[in-house]
Amino acid sequence: MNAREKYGIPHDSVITVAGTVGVGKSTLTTSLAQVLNFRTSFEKVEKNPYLNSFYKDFERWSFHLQIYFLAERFKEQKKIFEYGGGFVQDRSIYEDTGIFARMHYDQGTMSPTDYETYTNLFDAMVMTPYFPHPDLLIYLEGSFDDVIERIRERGRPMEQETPTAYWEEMYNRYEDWIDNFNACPVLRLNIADYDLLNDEKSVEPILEKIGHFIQQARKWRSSHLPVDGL
Ligand SMILES: Nc1ncnc2c1ncn2[C@@H]1O[C@H](COP(=O)(O)OP(=O)(O)O)[C@@H](O)[C@H]1O
Ligand SMILES: Nc1ncnc2c1ncn2[C@H]1C[C@H](O)[C@@H](COP(=O)(O)O)O1
Repeated sequence: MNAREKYGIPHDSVITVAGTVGVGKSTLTTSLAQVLNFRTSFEKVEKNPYLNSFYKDFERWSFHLQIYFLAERFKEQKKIFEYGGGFVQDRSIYEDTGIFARMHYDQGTMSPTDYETYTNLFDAMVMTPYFPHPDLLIYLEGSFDDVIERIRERGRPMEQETPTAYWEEMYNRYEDWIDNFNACPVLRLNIADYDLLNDEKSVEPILEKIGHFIQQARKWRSSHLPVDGL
């Protein structure tokens, strides 16, 4: 029996991993996809044509970058749908609007008109009954010091040159955002409770939780679906 079957995780599940920059989303995405034999959907940071410029001048590039991310994530969503699930996704589409766009608008680095245009587009594309939401959003949390240490260790120059206050603001926003998030079921994981880099086996308790959450959520959904003809 493979790990997916062992933990009762349906073959068509869509799992998205959320959390602040550097917390460990890509690392978890890679491990989960490997043990579940799922496909991955990654943010392609190196190929992003706006990200470097954005970090140098938020005001000039924030709208362009958000439109770019929205298009990229929507294309990924379409791909996931076309394959019929079986994916682990690095970062959810909900964080683009709920964290990034909102933060830049609030801080004055995205104009009110740009923000309104962006959120109108986002709502029309995403917050509709036609948009398939993931089975589960895994939210990664940890101490701010650990997150900063991981950003430092990873060493992307554009992130190193960004003031710590930016990451602190984002970190605090994530905590509020997740408390109010309800687009799909949420599993919270503390990064202090597992170590995928040094202990392969620490993925097992995570798989067990994922199986449990997805089964519960699917049971709930099937008992609340409208019955044909009523
Ligand atoms: N358990 C861990 N202990 C220490 N460092 C870790 C651990 N998991 C991931 N990292 C490191 O933290 C950095 C950020 O992780 P990453 O998965 O790229 O985060 P994200 O995708 O959330 O930005 C990477 O350098 C990664 O190797
Ligand atoms: N929607 C976004 N707006 C601004 N910046 C974003 C957005 N989504 C991702 N980013 C940035 C943050 C990081 O520098 C890279 C990749 O994120 P990571 O959390 O390391 O996967 O892109």
